[in-house]
Amino acid sequence: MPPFPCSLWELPGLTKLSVQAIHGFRETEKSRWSEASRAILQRVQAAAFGPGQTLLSSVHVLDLEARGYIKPHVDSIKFCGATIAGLSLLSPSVMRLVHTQEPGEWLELLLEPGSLYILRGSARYDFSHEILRDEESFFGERRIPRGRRISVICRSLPEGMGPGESGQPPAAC
Ligand SMILES: O=C(O)CCC(=O)C(=O)O
Ligand SMILES: [Fe+2]
Repeated sequence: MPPFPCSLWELPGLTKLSVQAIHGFRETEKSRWSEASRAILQRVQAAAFGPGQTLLSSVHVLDLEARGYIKPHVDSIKFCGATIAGLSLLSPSVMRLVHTQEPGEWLELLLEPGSLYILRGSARYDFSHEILRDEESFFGERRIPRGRRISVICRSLPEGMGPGESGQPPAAC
């Protein structure tokens, strides 16, 4: 499947863009968490981000229905820095990464509930990422039936943007 050359949030209006790239979902940006959730987020952040990296002030929570899916895209560098870390909950799913210049170069990740993926370096910038729809949800030969999936996504600030400028990021990055 050729990569869909969509770059999220390149156009004004997050909702329109999300509608283009993500199907069957609702989402929110969350900055206040319970103590138990904060402890989990701290583990995610310690695993995924370096000490010099500043995170977006709020965390993106995406609730994808069983029939929902995410088309291939590269998160816009305007709104998202060098690292994207996503915790997957509820249903397993398959994330496919495809090189934007060499579509023959691709890999798939099985995102089990409770797993964390980290996109940085080439995976962040040179590969699109997508979440396969139920009909296409295979990991190798293995069928991965899709149910409702919730992801909790932490992102670093775009390069050159100070923390003071992170107060109004788009609802997602
Ligand atoms: O749900 C995920 O893990 C990925 C979401 C995503 O790619 C995005 O919001 O840009
Ligand atoms: Fe993304």
